[in-house]
Amino acid sequence: MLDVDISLRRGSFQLQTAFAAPVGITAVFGPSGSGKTTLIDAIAGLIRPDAGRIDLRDTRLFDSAKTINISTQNRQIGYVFQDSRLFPHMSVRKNLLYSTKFGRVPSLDFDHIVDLLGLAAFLDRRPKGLSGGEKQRVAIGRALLSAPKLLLLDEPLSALDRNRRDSILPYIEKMRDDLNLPILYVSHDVSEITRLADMLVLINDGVCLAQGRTEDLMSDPALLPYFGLHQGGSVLIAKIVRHHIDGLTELATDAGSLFVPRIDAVIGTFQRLQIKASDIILSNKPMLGTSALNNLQGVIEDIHMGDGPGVAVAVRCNDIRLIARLTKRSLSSLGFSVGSQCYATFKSTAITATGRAGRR
Ligand SMILES: Nc1ncnc2c1ncn2[C@@H]1O[C@H](COP(=O)(O)OP(=O)(O)OP(=O)(O)O)[C@@H](O)[C@H]1O
Repeated sequence: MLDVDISLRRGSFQLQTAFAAPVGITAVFGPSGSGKTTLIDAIAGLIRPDAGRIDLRDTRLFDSAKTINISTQNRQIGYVFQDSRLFPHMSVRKNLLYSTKFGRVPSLDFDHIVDLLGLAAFLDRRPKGLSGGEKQRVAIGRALLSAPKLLLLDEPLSALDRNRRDSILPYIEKMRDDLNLPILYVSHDVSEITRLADMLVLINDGVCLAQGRTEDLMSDPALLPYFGLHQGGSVLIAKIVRHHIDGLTELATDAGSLFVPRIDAVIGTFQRLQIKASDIILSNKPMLGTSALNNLQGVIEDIHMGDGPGVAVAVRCNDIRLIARLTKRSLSSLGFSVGSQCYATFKSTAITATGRAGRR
């Protein structure tokens, strides 16, 4: 567990942030200039906070009150930058084993990491011949083999095109699920965080606006503007029940069955899904005679009025909270308020299967 409560000033920028990150991926999400890199640089010991404390497991890394400030090299933190920063004159194998030069004994087995990140084919090559995605996998492997107690990833995929990004995401998922490590993953890409993050820390203007489980923050109507009116939407976990012969996959959720275009996943496994807020239609009676395959019954739990004509509404369907975006006009004509019964309807194509579900 990482526990941070720090403040610092850089020029006119003020960072004042407190949050905790358990084992698994915690995404640090926020717009450009909100202070994400400044925050993880401070955790890594590259910038000294003006005040506060940083704890990693049972070690205090920084404490302004007790003048504790453990040096970067002694913090046992792996850091992966946007550009991989591999040593060009060394083979991939030597890059991976770099930290052993300083007497660090990897807590993770070399072969395990090579296998986890799919690095076996290019161990004896130099970084120059590798693709951007392969270089980032090596950089992640090097960080993992430095015996870290925490891994910091600063937008590790931002320099990659969409295809390369998609090819590396399964490795990051595997790392999240197989290793017992807190991972801070800086991103401003909603699709990445919905796929990868167990927990979210939402930063805006140097301040932590919210922190918690990805499912909870992504379905909070007040936070929808931060994720983007078109990209925001609830994240949920569902079990693969059946692949039907007409090409649909049936999923089980606590709120009922859902149908999506076929997902290539094994029956009985769990998938993460996202349903965008703008893709859900709410009605006050069951919607009959529509082509949309998914209908869930729920109760309106929260309403957040936007500045324009729109409103974000959270609908509780048993364990699941969906978020829907509608107009204020519809809200009032349907007579919706907190506590109203409603029905959420959406097409099978409105559900995006973003990746396999991690530890729960
Ligand atoms: N050395 C510095 N001196 C003064 N201001 C700085 C310094 N470094 C960063 N800042 C300012 O701190 C703020 C936060 O920067 P930071 O790089 O942490 O944001 P970010 O959220 O990581 O942005 P991005 O997503 O674009 O990488 C910005 O306004 C930036 O201009």
